[in-house]
Amino acid sequence: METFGARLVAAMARRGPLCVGIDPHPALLDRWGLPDSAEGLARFCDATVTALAGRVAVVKPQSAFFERFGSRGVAILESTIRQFKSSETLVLLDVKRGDIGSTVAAYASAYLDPSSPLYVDAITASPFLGVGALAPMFATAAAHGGGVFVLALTSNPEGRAVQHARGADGRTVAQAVIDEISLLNGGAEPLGSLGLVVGATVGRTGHDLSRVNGPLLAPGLGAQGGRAADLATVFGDRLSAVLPSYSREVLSAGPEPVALRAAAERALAECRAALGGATE
Ligand SMILES: O=C(O)c1cc(=O)[nH]c(=O)n1[C@@H]1O[C@H](COP(=O)(O)O)[C@@H](O)[C@H]1O
Repeated sequence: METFGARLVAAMARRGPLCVGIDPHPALLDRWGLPDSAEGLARFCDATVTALAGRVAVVKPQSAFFERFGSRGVAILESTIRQFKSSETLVLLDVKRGDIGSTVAAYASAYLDPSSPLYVDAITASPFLGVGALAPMFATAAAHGGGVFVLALTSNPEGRAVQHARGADGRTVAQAVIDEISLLNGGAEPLGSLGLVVGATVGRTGHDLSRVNGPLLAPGLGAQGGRAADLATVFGDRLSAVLPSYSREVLSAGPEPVALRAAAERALAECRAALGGATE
């Protein structure tokens, strides 16, 4: 069984280093001339599938924008996931889960077990109940070739107060998360399956990412003010592992699939230039 790390490296080599976030904000539905309803959501997702399936390496649906429509929204999420997966675009579901270990195991079976209707390639996770509490999620991911992206240095300004706080050993909370994930990815080839989330907006923070040996998801590009050119400042010599992620910047080009695709291609070209071909 191929690991998520290996599948991601292959997808990025084939389609380029880009993740497009599927965030159907009410404002975007309106801008696309769609109703703020499950029907509008379904049409929004159809357009993104037509534009992006089989064309980008990774898509990242944001679960909350689907859950707001209850079971109908979740059914649309399931169908959207299936369509992207069958086009060999990897699906990273943004759910930011984290809980006590026994409950984390249930979240893991909801998203990372192939028998689940919401089965995806990878999910986002929050480490603030302790990285160790995520162990059942890491185990399920490993058992089925899935991945987990753990929040480390988030793109929002409020994250700093928690993530830059220092523990008794002098390390920041973020560095402790980075170090624990680095240990778990040790020795994996070509890349570990446990990723970290480091916002493109965080600037030069002095955190050491050199031993992560896993993918580095970089949200915050576009709408939050991050630019592809900032990636070098944030990631230094780890650029080859960076997966840049844009949601509103690309989605606001819709609803025409051709225009959406062109926006994704523009974002990819900027990322390739900024990453210096590091992932090719
Ligand atoms: O885990 C994430 O994806 C994430 C982490 C983070 O630090 N910052 C962040 O913006 N995100 C997500 O990335 C997306 C960013 O959307 P845009 O600002 O529209 O590109 C949203 O779905 C956020 O929830």
